[in-house]
Amino acid sequence: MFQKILVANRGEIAIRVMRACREMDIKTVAVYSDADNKALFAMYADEAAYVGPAPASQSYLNMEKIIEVAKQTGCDAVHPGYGFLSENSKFARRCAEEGITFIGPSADVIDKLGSKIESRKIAKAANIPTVPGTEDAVKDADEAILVAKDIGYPVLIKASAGGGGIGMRVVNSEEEFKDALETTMRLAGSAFGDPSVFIEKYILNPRHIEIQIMADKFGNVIYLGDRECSIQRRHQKLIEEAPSPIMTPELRKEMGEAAIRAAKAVGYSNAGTVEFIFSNGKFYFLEVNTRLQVEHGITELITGVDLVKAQIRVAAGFELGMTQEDVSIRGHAIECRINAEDPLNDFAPSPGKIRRYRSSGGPGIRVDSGVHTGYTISPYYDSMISKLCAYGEDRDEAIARMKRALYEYVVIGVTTNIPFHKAVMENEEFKKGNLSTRFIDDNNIVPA
Ligand SMILES: Nc1ncc2cc(-c3cccc4ccccc34)c(N3CC[C@@H](N)C3)nc2n1
Ligand SMILES: [Ca+2]
Repeated sequence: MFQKILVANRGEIAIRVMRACREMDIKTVAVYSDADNKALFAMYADEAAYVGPAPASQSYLNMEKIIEVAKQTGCDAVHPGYGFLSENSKFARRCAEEGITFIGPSADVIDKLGSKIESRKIAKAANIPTVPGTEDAVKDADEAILVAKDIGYPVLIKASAGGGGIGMRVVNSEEEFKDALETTMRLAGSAFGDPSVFIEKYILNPRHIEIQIMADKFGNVIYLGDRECSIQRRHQKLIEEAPSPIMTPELRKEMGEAAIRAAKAVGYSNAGTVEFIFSNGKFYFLEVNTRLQVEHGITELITGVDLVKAQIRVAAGFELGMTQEDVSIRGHAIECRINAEDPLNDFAPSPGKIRRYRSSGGPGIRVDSGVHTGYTISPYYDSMISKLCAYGEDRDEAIARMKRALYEYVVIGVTTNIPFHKAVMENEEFKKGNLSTRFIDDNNIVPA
């Protein structure tokens, strides 16, 4: 087992990883930038090292500096968290070269699944339902127009190296196609350094459902239930829940086993999430996220599995230690992302100093946060204050607890989206579980 782990991240996820390490008697090293030199997370570690100026490119994305700190402090492994270097195969390779274990899948697997075109091929070969579309990257507009005609408009042009909705363009008719293709290829080239794009039929207002997987280095893979992530705005998730309100044991088994097939096909190890869209009773493969996700906590709440400890164990070469039969789902969990943003001003970020802070608590409430009274939300990073999770025996109890927790939450000094979350918890469609990726557009949510 590792003796010391460098946590290559900041804020709530850095604290989350340090907590798991503390419980496993593993020492931790925090890395921090100028903007974080008084931040809470650094105090949860056994050691802390300065890695550079506030801009992420000069600190949390500074691979060589982070690897240098790992070596200087004698770390056996690095946990990347989410965002930053968590899906950067070059970083994973550099760690391996230095004999430092990257807590995540191998660099090759990150590369393979980082290509949506490659991922679709893997999914198809593994008998996973994929959205009708092109096999390979689009070579020229004419060929693409034929495919689009065949699958029927509207279609989506997607950047193969894209993620989180960036480099995705809806095309409603043949006339728009050519310049939509050029624009998307140009954007993909400049944003991801890879202009390859492919086409898919655009599935209108689907649900966004994902499956959590965990795999060891011996080919054992299990799925740990599902999460519904439909309530999002401009591809930023706001509210997630586990299980999905529409999940049935049969559907969960079908999606879970599909996710396992994809993982086994590429030799996956560690935590991962297989993303699907769901519409008219059918699910379709989208992509695989080769990292631990922000919303992992709601899966932990309904399965009782500590996903970060499992990541560390399998990265250290231990077997999963549990079989699919050992996984059981109990109750319902909801996560609200509490952000320093103003829902009445188009969710514009509202950084600044938190003058008074008191998070919610009590039965069924979990708060993962990196802030405190007197903390200044930095404009350099995301504006997340915390992840507020509510667990209940069933969805109604989870909603009731979330509502209570939202009314208890005290954040004075910055504007937050708490009023938005309160309004959703009281929204009739939400309470009925009638969700889709158009939920916010379709339901005029007036922040309470
Ligand atoms: N063929 C096809 N049809 C509908 C889709 C719907 C989404 C989607 C998923 C989740 C939220 C969305 C919000 C607005 C628009 C689209 C979405 C989607 N995503 C969004 C980002 C990435 N995870 C893939 N791919 C789609 N693909
Ligand atoms: Ca993704």
